[in-house]
Amino acid sequence: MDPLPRVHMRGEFAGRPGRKVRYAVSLTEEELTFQQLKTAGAAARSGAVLHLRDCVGSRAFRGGGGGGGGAYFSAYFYPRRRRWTSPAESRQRTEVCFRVEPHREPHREPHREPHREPHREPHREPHREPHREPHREPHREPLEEAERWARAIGARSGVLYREVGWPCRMLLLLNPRSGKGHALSLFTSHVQHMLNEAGIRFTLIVTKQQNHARDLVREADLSQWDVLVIMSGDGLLFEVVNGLMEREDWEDAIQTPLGILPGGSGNALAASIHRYSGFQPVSGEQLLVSCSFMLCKGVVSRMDLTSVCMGSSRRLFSFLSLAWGFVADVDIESEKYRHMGAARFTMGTLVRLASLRVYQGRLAYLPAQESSLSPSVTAPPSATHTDMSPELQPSTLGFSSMRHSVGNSQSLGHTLHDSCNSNNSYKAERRDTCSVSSHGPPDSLLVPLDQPVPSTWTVVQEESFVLVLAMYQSHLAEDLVGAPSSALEDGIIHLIYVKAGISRSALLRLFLAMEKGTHLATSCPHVVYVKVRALRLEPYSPKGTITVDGELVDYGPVQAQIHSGLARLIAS
Ligand SMILES: Nc1ncnc2c1ncn2[C@@H]1O[C@H](COP(=O)(O)OP(=O)(O)OP(=O)(O)O)[C@@H](O)[C@H]1O
Repeated sequence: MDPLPRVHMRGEFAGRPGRKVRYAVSLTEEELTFQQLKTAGAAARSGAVLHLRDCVGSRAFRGGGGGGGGAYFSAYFYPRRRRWTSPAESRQRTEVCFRVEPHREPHREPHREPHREPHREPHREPHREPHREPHREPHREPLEEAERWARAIGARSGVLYREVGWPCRMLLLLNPRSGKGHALSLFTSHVQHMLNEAGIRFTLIVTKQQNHARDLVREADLSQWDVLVIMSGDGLLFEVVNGLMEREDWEDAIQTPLGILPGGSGNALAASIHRYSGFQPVSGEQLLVSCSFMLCKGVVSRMDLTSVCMGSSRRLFSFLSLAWGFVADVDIESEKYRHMGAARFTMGTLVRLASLRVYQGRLAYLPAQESSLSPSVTAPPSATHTDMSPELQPSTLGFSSMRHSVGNSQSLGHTLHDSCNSNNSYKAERRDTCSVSSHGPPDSLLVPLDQPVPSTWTVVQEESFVLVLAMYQSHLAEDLVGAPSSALEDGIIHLIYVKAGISRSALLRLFLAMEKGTHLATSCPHVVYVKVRALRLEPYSPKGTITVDGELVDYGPVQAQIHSGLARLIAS
């Protein structure tokens, strides 16, 4: 049996102002417990056990004018609870506040174990301390005593800004146009008070236009900030990562811990870090509260970045995904449904399914080492482990010689040549416009795009695809788990491609299964999943859509290599 937790502090306090109820309060290393004291005529006696790991902060303050010289201490908890509206647990705010009265002889009552919240911890024997004479605390002024409690709670609440530095100086960049355009009001209603409760000071900058954040972090004196936080979709973080990597001092700059608060419609990284924290999936405001909570705790982890090199010799850094074909088209074309929030991807998927296309091109990759492959990895049956044949080498590819798909009887009739004719405005206009990044670690696994891939690479035999998707985090969007086995820093590109010939219904089933991340277990013969460290994609068409982290980039040959743990992110 576990030893009984040691009670560090114990006291009797009044509750909120204006209420006569008194509580026995005790603090162990892991829990704050309170139990209403019995009073004449009182029927129910409330109380609870709150886990300090769910606490973001605690503070003490003097009582108001009518307080009779007392002081208060409050503590702010965000335990996970199930709402009647949702089957999943989500973090919900609970504030406890106790009044330390001017000294008087305490009312004595044996400590009784209060009602414990039933759903969180395995059953434990009630905490019964052996009888001992109560330890008499020295007499303190109310404010002094309230501060002592607030400090003790704070010290045990696992706020881990140690690595970052405390007090933490946070720069928060918010894109007011992200998602449905409500990011600022979401920040005010859900995030701001939590940061205050955690004692985190922040400077908020609302971005004015595309590349505002990128220019700002590229030029800024970063020594003023301990953390750079983005409240937006994934696009604004893409700007910030690339702004940092464009600096002369990129090596230090990219060590600045980053934070992500979901304010967009995709929010794939936010959903990924929520998944890595091991909790049931949540979305929308519940995901925002979960990520805000992580931000308050300040646990810094390493995150992979992928360097993406384009034919134009531009190099970008990506933290999420590289997409071509169906997924990239849906991402860009669904911009016109932005008012629908996260549902825009569902809408976009249905529309694109109705006019499904086949995309022609060449795909090659460097498999991750056998030792790091999990048994679930599909060995692509039609991939060859060889150099590209000379006539297919990139330098000899005539990109205007686009090949049209034939496919099987169920296959999809359209080819890529009209795939860039989307009439969406916002995202299509904001094609990435950065300058070439000559900084960053060398891409030791890549050879120039005009040379054949090395002999250790695998060249995929198929040249007709419905989609090619390279992911380095688990989520493609809040509710799409594209790479369920991915981790923040696994040094792996999770490459998924779907070959031409898949039926519309099979593709729809694939996306439906992606909501739970079970799509790779569906054993659809058209779907290939392989873990790689680098890849090259050469579309045959002159026009089309490639997205990096959901952002439109120049179309054409592209190759990418993972750099394990290059960036740092607040996530637990
Ligand atoms: N004030 C602004 N007005 C217009 N565009 C902006 C502004 N601030 C940033 N941006 C642009 O918006 C892009 C960010 O969009 P972001 O991806 O973060 O949101 P989203 O598209 O709603 O979310 P998601 O990518 O998750 O769907 C950035 O790349 C930036 O170029």
